[in-house]
Amino acid sequence: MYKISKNIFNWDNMSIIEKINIITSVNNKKCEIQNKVFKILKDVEKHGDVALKKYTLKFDKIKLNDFFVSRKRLKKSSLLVKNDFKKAILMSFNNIQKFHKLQKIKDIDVNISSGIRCQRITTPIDSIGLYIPGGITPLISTVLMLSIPAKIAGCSNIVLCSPPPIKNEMLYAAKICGIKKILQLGGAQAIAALAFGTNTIHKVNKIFGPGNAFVTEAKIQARELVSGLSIDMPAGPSEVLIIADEFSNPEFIAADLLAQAEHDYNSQVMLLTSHKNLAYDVLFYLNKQIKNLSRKEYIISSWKNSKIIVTSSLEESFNISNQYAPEHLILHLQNARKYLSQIKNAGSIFIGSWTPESAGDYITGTNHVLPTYGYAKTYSGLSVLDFQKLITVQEISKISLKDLANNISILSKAEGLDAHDYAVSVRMNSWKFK
Ligand SMILES: NC(=O)c1ccc[n+]([C@@H]2O[C@H](COP(=O)([O-])OP(=O)(O)OC[C@H]3O[C@@H](n4cnc5c(N)ncnc54)[C@H](O)[C@@H]3O)[C@@H](O)[C@H]2O)c1
Ligand SMILES: N[C@H](CO)Cc1c[nH]c[nH+]1
Ligand SMILES: [Zn+2]
Repeated sequence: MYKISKNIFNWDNMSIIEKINIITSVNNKKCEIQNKVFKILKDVEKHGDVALKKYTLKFDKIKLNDFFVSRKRLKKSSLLVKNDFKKAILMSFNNIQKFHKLQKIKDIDVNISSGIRCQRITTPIDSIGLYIPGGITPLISTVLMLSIPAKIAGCSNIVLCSPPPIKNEMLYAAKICGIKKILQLGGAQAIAALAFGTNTIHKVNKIFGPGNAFVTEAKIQARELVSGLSIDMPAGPSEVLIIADEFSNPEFIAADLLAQAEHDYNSQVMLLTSHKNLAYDVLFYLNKQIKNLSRKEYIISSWKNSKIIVTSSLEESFNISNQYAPEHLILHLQNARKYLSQIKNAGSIFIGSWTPESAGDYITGTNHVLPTYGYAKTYSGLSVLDFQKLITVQEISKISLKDLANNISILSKAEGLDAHDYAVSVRMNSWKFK
């Protein structure tokens, strides 16, 4: 019997520590995960392909001969997936592409003053790794979320990886995105392979993609261990926070909470409402709906990290939400759009009762790779810009350097950097005597 326990709390009655634990996403298992991941990273750095095979056998129960999916298998995937799946993927592809193409930013080219030209040009990041989660279930849609912006940005050297066995549907999604290199690797060992490289796998410059607590920790540690390596963001176990009023539908709210709770043992779902009756109605529907769902263990485990919080006002709900900075924020509010300006921190916002979070996961066009663990305070969801670098350019004419020379000299002397001063004066002197 799977029962959703009564995790209903009154914000005013919670202790300061309880409040801090909520808004700072405290994770009690962090140290254990950190140590485990560090060992895996170091083992792959030292033993390369041998370690990758060992961990794949250990965690995915698969004895790998080749790390890469063959071209033949990738090509064949088109024949092995259903037509309705192809149609659904196509709609998702088109919507994501439409939204992401608009994210391309314009270069800048300006004459700051006569003879002084400044530019900002955009260049794709070369050599990237895309991680697609696949431990609990293969997240086929994540292939589109990562590959489409990468292609729009112009990245050329792309390797995608996911835990084996990789389903035909995932290969098909990769194929329609134009991805050719696919690695059958998952978990921290996959991140290690992308970060350090091995005899058969090239190291990359930036690693993208969501994953469970092990994958996310591996990305964070790899960034520290390998100089020049970047990651997109910490995008760990799924989260949702819902703010609801007395006009909202408790059945819809329960369904939205369960949709994120089913992702992982470590997912976290929260409901904030100033209406106590609504909290109990939602609890009723949670228990009703879980009976018909297949991933009950994940939901029950996630529910231990989750809460329904009764606040004293809508304003207080927004205040808590902004401090918590959820990956997904759903506003089950009447005239929900009018509250948009109150939101300071969230990965992605879902407005009104007819915008289920699952729609954003698959098909609205926005990206579902989003910061978790409170990182929505400083990180944005994935966009085309994450796959590019912005490089500035400047060019000064001979005559215009003269206009700048004196001020450069004053500023460099103020910093005690006479070589900087000389790099200008040497030019001025050569110019004077010609
Ligand atoms: N934040 C986001 O944008 C976002 C988007 C999509 C999915 N997600 C999250 O991605 C995650 C997917 O998780 P998943 O597990 O299905 O797939 P995953 O691919 O992230 O992880 C699976 C791998 O984890 C490793 N692993 C599992 N247990 C381990 C252990 N005890 N020790 C060491 N390694 C271990 C294994 O190597 C396994 O192959 C979920 O948490 C989901 O919520 C987040
Ligand atoms: N909700 C997930 C992000 O937290 C993304 C996803 C993919 N498939 C289903 N859902
Ligand atoms: Zn989801």
